Amino acid sequence: MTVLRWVTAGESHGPEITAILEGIPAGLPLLAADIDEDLGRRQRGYGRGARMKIEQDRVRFTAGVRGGETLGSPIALVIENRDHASWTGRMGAAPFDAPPEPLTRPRPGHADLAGGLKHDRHDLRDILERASARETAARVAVGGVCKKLLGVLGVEVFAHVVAIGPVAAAALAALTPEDLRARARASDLACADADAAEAMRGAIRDAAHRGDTLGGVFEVVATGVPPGLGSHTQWDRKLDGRLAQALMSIQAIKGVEIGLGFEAAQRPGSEVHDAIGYDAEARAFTRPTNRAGGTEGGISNGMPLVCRAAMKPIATLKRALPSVDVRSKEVFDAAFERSDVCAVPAASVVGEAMVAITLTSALLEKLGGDSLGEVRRNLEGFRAQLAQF
Ligand SMILES: Cc1cc2nc3c(=O)[nH]c(=O)nc-3n(C[C@H](O)[C@H](O)[C@H](O)COP(=O)(O)O)c2cc1C
Ligand SMILES: C=C(O[C@@H]1CC(C(=O)O)=C[C@@H](OP(=O)(O)O)[C@H]1O)C(=O)O
Repeated sequence: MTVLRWVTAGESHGPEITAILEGIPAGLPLLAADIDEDLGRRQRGYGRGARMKIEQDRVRFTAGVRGGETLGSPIALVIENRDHASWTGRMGAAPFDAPPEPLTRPRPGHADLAGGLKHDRHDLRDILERASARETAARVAVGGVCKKLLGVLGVEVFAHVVAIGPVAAAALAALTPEDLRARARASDLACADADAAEAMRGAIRDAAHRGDTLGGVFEVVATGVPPGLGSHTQWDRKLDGRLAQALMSIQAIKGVEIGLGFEAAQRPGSEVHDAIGYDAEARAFTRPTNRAGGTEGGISNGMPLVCRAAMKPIATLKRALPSVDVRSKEVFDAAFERSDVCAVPAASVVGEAMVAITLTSALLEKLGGDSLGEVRRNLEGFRAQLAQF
């Protein structure tokens, strides 16, 4: 069984963000440009703050890629933090060349206080730097490699915004893969329908004027997913559980749904489950509806995978909430750090990456293979088996 493993490292204002990805087969064509498009998408979106004007995220492969192809060895991906140039005094390896100003007033909704208590750090910057969603640049880079492999195998993953605060986009169930592709490529809330997008921008503008922030919901759809990924046999191998963990692990995500999600709890069974049919010509089982969102019993069922994630409003508020200084224990307003007002479009690109990584992991477990040719042959063999079922 091929095992996909990956980790990220790096502080938000340190010199670089790094990821190491192991388990990608040899022979996959891979260029930095394949990844950079998604890195750019993650940086855009109405509501992002000043930091995104400083950064110009580009990936550099420092291992595992040669002559535009993967080697089958661990792939190391590095993204520079341009903002580090203004932070060297505060972020250099100890001893600092300038004494750092400690951050001692934890911001509610961030890891500041919980992380300070856990690691016994009174300068909460020691926590904030790693908790920051700057880390999601590395996830998108890893996801970009996975999307490249999935693409070669006929699987496409798209994300789009479906709600900002109370403003929701129109029903999306009927979208074609072409619509989804166009929406996912759109850099901004154009990924929602035009009227909704304008209302969403207005809601973000209003929140910014009030010194407030907004969250929202995005949806990730994967097409071309073969049946049989994940497993019903063990709790930690269930595809729906793995997708939920992957999406929930994104900074500020507080809810995940697959298919009808929470709505399923309100409907009778006859309006939730998807009837089974058979197309003799295509030699494939069919489903007239996809309320399950592409998984049953923890296994992909061949229908498009549909996941949604709810993002809480950005925690750093201009009109800060009360907090307590961790040194003096006096009550103050929480510290304000330069911040986004709304980052749901950016988070949707991260969601796309996390779903792509999860699907790649499950696909390689199912198929095995140390070279792209071997993975392809194994997929063709499995598809032939399905046609004979
Ligand atoms: C793409 C993206 C950008 C974010 N930008 C900010 C930001 O500028 N300011 C902020 O306070 N939180 C931001 N967040 C959210 C925080 O990182 C997150 O709320 C915090 O790490 C606490 O994690 P938790 O909400 O999952 O508990 C962002 C999240 C994402 C996914
Ligand atoms: C740097 C990114 O997002 C950051 C995520 C973030 C947070 O608290 O999560 C806070 C902000 O950082 P800064 O204080 O440097 O402006 C965002 O800009 C990024 O997405 O690349």
